[in-house]
Amino acid sequence: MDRIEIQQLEKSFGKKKVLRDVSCVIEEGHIYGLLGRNGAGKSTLLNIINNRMRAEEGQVLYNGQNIRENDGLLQELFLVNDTILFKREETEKVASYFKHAALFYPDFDENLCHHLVAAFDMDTSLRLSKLSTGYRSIFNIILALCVPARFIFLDEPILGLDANHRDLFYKELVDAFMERPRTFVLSTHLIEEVARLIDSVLILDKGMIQVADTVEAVTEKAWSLTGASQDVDAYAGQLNVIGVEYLGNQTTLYVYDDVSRLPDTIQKQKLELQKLFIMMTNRLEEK
Ligand SMILES: Nc1ncnc2c1ncn2[C@@H]1O[C@H](COP(=O)(O)OP(=O)(O)OP(=O)(O)O)[C@@H](O)[C@H]1O
Repeated sequence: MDRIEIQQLEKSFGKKKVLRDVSCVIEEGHIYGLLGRNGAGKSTLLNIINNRMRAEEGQVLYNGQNIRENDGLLQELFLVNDTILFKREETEKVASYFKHAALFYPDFDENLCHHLVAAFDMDTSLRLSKLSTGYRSIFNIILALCVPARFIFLDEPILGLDANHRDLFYKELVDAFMERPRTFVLSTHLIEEVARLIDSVLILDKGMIQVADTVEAVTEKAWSLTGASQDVDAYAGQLNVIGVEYLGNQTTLYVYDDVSRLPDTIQKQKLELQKLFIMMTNRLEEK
């Protein structure tokens, strides 16, 4: 099974340290959500993985081989973001860009491309520079779904998309994934919507990967515990508490931990991924 191993990446811009000791593994056949607040370093990380930016320390391995030392490996990776195009390509028409992409990538999925152009009602006679923000995102999405790479990275793919187009994107992404399983990594801070798509999650905060696991495993450990304050306090002990709220003499603890053997006096409820993310990134900000 193909995999990308990210090992101890460090990256600074001037005096600002953006990534500090970032390590994680991205495996074939999953849809990942790369979650992080504004400025957390998501784009920086994606650029480094895709060899568009250098890290000061650390390395990215594709099946054990360093991506920087093997240009050929890069054809298995594809990153779409708002700087995907060269200046001269901006004047090209959408239709001709797709035609060139099909020439460049012999296995570019032209049938899917036609289908997506029609489904998103995209005017391919427009020059790329004339696309609206939403259609710019749609253009990126179409490329991402049609290229033959095995690891596809989409940086903020739903930027500017209206609700109907977002829904269509989610459906088409899942269809494309079912048709040809590969790996998608979607970076976003809009978690609620992608939560129903992704099966794995990477949370980047304070320059480090704080959570890397399947959504199932993550939500198994994400709980709110509510009860009388003295009961909750007595139980909290060694738990990994990520947030707390008080209402009268009731306390609600938000925890990321195993909460077996809970006393009857405390009610537990599963946390949505979004709430977990908010609690976790708030907590880390306070530190
Ligand atoms: N080329 C650059 N020069 C200087 N600083 C940069 C550069 N690129 C990114 N940064 C800084 O690095 C930090 C991380 O930026 P990055 O774009 O990677 O975050 P992000 O998680 O993608 O954010 P957002 O969700 O807001 O797009 C920010 O503080 C940003 O200002």
